[in-house]
Amino acid sequence: MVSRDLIHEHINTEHAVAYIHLALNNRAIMLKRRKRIRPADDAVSYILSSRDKPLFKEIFIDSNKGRGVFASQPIEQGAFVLEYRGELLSKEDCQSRQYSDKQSTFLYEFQWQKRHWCIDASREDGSLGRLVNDNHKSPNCIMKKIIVNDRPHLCLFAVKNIEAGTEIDYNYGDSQWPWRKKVRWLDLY
Ligand SMILES: C[S@@+](CC[C@H](N)C(=O)[O-])C[C@H]1O[C@@H](n2cnc3c(N)ncnc32)[C@H](O)[C@@H]1O
Repeated sequence: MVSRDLIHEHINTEHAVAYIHLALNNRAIMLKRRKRIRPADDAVSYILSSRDKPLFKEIFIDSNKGRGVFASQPIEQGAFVLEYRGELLSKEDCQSRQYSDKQSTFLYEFQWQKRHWCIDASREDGSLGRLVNDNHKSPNCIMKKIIVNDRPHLCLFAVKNIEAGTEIDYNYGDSQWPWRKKVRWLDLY
């Protein structure tokens, strides 16, 4: 016959095991939550370190489009993607410089504190943000201003879930970009 003490001990052991399971589960959930850093904070940490997120790679596409940036892992909607790094210039300073047509596609103009500014990313500095191509129809990223230490920085954030292997793109804005006008011969017949 099984003694009452033995039954109680068994029940207590089962409770203890269930309790430990619950505690471990809660800890795992908390760690997961703690790991999910806010996209804006993620952007700030990459801005401060002047590094690119290691989830993207540069690939040469073709002689027309040149290089592009591709996701090497899935990216969640809303996530910080890359900073568009370059030199911060006032509009006046930017206008006083000489740029070739090609170089001027690396200038990103924006407003901040009621003034016009520009990020000049024309220098080949090895950063990836400057290599992200234009898509005005269905871009997967959007450019946002992030202020760090009283200076504006331009950062790309995902506007949809992005699968690994997908090219990163954003809308360069309303301008007469020559590649948008290209006529495909197939369309004419
Ligand atoms: C800011 S750069 C982007 C990086 C560039 N692809 C490179 O290899 O240096 C802008 C240039 O990329 C090319 N580009 C960007 N978006 C494009 C698109 N949707 N179609 C074709 N060319 C594009 C144009 O040649 C443009 O001058």
